[in-house]
Amino acid sequence: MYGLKTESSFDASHFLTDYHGKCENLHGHRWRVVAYLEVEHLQEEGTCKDMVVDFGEFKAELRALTERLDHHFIVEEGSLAPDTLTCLEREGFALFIVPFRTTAENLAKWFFDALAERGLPVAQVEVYETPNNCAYYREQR
Ligand SMILES: Nc1nc2c(c(=O)[nH]1)N=C([C@H](O)[C@H](O)COP(=O)(O)OP(=O)(O)OP(=O)(O)O)CN2
Ligand SMILES: [Zn+2]
Repeated sequence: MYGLKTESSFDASHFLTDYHGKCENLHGHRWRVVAYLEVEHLQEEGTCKDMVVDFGEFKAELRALTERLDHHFIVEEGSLAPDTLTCLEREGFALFIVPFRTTAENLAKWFFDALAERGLPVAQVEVYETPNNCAYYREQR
């Protein structure tokens, strides 16, 4: 098995719905996303011969995803009244609406699926909310 690893970070705000504690309030993180690719065999020809994929492509794809979230308010769909969303947008706040509770676990899966959709052989994605706390998502092969 061969593998690559890269990482990218973004600053964003969120809150957890139905959470009974401080995380039910709006707060921010510098989220750190670490992604792993794995293949059985390296590419056999072309400019990517003997590579999993080009590091440049891998880091650019992950960076493009973290850029989509950077300095956004990540909002679980349905967790705020439509009027609230309208007001926030009118004030110029950048919202990123997702169809899931904004846990690190769900964000790890969101990054995993997005990298897989781009054709990368993603094996695992880790999302750190704090330097010590990380959730990860991987799929059985
Ligand atoms: N399994 C998960 N648990 C929690 C998640 C999560 O995504 N997955 N998220 C949160 C909150 O988002 C919260 O921001 C993190 O809370 P906490 O661990 O308390 O982080 P702090 O940096 O505030 O830690 P302190 O030690 O209190 O400074 C909660 N749980
Ligand atoms: Zn949080």
